[in-house]
Formats: sequence, C-alpha cells, structure tokens
Amino acid sequence: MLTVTDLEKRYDGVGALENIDFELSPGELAILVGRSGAGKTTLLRCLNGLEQPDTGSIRLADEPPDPTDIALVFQEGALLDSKSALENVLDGGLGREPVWRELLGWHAPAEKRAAVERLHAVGLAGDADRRVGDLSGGERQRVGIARALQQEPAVILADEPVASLDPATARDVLDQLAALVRREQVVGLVSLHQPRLAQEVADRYLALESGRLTLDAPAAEVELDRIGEVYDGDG
Ligand SMILES: Nc1ncnc2c1ncn2[C@@H]1O[C@H](COP(=O)(O)OP(=O)(O)OP(=O)(O)O)[C@@H](O)[C@H]1O
Repeated sequence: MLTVTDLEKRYDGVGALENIDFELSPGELAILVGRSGAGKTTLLRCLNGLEQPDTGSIRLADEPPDPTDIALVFQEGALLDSKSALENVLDGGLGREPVWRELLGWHAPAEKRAAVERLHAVGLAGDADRRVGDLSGGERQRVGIARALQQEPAVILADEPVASLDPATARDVLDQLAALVRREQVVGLVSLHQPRLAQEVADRYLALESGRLTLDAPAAEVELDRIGEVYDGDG
C-alpha cells in the first residue's frame, strides 16, 4: 500500500500541493487528472524523490520507501538512443547488479530473461536488438515502461506517457501498462490529459485542482462528466 499523508509543496511561498492525502493498493492503476498547472508533475516528482516536499509523508507498507521502490517511466526522449531496446530495459535493473557488470555491460542471465519477458509483455519481443533511436514513439514509450518495471519497483509512476501518440497507439500503450500493473501487482499512478483514454484503463481517479486533491474515488463510481469538469472548471 502506498500511503501519502498531508503532503505539501510550495515554490517561492506559493502552494503547488496542499494537504494531499491518499492511499493506493498494489495492482491498482490510478489515473491522475487535472488542468495544466494543477500540480500533477509536482506530485509525481515528490513521490519519486526528485522534489522534496515541505511537509507530509510518503510510506510504502508503513515504511519510508527505498529509492528503487518507486520507478518513474522515462519519457521516450530519456532513453539511450544508441543502445538496443533490451539494453535500455536491462538498465532499469542496474541498481541490483554489481557496478563491474554495469561497466562491462554484462548482465546476469536472470536479469536478461526478465528483460526479454518484459519486452514481450509490451509487444516488443521481436524488437529486442533494435536500436531505440530507430523505434517509433509508441515503441519507445513501451521500452520506457518495460525499463521502469525492470527496476522491480513497488510503485510505477508515469507523467503524460502517451501525450505524443496517436489515439490508437496511446490506447495500446496504456492497456499494456494497465495489464503489467495488475500482473506484477505494483501500484500504478499515471497522469493523463485525455479523459476518454483514462476511462478505458482507470481503476481509480485522483483529481488535482489548484494543488488540492478534489477527487479520490474508484473509477466505477466516477462519471466521465466529472472528469471533464476537472479540465473545464476554473481550476
Ligand atoms: N520548479 C518550479 N519552480 C517554481 N514553480 C514551479 C516549479 N515547478 C512547478 N511549479 C509551479 O507549480 C504549479 C504546479 O505545476 P505542475 O508542473 O506540477 O503542474 P501540472 O499539473 O503537471 O501541469 P501540466 O499539465 O501543464 O504539466 C504551477 O503553478 C507551476 O508553475
């Protein structure tokens, strides 16, 4: 269980996040919605440790998380173009491997098996040896997801992971992410700008409006109109 309690983040005295409280369960994909500037990226960065919240706590099963417990899906541009898809995924597990292996580019057989299996799960079984620089945007985003899961995190976060993709590809990528969250029993938290796409995959919705959490509910209880209001309202 990921438990966030009374999280607050201010920039130059201005609140970007205020009184944020929620809990997410393993195997649950929560979709984070909110207008531009509502605080979505700030929340994901605080969870990932890239930003230090001013107050509040983040706990995993009642313990402070280790840095490798919470993985952020790399934006497609953050992958290493010159390396293969498989090598990029293997990089996600480097925290577990001795430094000499990293330096020599050698990986334990179990790590390789897991990486190949994850590429298979995101539909890229036949692309393991292709340079990431040669892949399409959707394929790169899939590599980013497989890479994050190779870290064996308890929580996977993604900030607008399908923003640059056409609707059909975006749907495929999100479906695969949702399937992996359920199969690997990780907590998933993904920010999305497209309410309709969100509705296809969400188990739970979190909505931020001006830095405050104004909705935290199972997807089955939330009307699409309510999500539309989050984007259309005065924010
Ligand atoms: N490093 C920073 N320094 C100062 N202010 C910041 C910084 N990062 C974010 N902010 C401010 O905090 C607020 C929340 O920004 P954030 O990027 O989290 O919003 P968002 O919901 O992710 O928006 P978008 O959908 O446009 O990415 C905004 O008012 C933003 O200007």
